[in-house]
Amino acid sequence: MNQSKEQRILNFVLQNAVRGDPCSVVDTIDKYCSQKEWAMNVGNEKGLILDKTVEEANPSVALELGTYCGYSAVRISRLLKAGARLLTVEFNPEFAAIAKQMIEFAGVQDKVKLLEGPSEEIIPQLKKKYEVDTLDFVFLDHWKDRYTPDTILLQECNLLRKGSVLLADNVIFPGAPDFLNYVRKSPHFQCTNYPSHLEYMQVEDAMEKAVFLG
Ligand SMILES: O=C(NCCCCCn1ccc2cnccc21)c1cc(-c2ccc(F)cc2)cc(O)c1O
Ligand SMILES: [Mg+2]
Repeated sequence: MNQSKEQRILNFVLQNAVRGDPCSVVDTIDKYCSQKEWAMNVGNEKGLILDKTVEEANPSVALELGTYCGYSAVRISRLLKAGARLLTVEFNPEFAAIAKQMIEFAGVQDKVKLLEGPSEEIIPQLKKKYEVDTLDFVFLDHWKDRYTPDTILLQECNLLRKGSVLLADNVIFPGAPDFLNYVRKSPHFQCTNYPSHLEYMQVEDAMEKAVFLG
């Protein structure tokens, strides 16, 4: 049974990165996906925007929607303070299995909890089942047509507080036009756009930061 692309990415990391070193895992994935096979990791250019946003937010509790191979989960969790945690949601069981191994190889497993299932099911469970009070930071990188309904769901579930930071990938390509419309028109969000490029390509993309105002 021939391997999936995601399995090839993991194998390349296991053979070329340094176990327990999150930066080497991130750099090794970028090396593979820029030189051998494109994959939908946030990448290094948008990754630097993600880093700065996470550092500024300095979250105690962070949520990621769209784990994929674990690239951004490793990238985010390497910046978390002692005791802080990242909950990351993946819908696809094959991807979740790859991400679990990636996260463990990077040595960040104590900071990361990988939740399998659709965001619309998981978000309403965060308070009771996963003991979340409010979320300090949310990285949206899953189905682009779920960004808006899930942003609304997060509010309905009282998971956002004054100052909660949402950061959305791909608002230009593949695009999340309804999300941009929603947060930019809403009096409850203060928005900032960060022009960039699609990971590993010269295609225009951007990230949008939306800070919840309460
Ligand atoms: O589709 C993208 N990501 C989402 C993948 C599927 C998410 C499924 N999923 C995960 C958790 C979860 C929870 N609930 C429900 C569903 C859930 C994506 C695509 C591109 C891209 C693709 C082709 C191309 F030609 C150019 C660009 C680039 C990106 O950066 C992307 O992020
Ligand atoms: Mg993305």
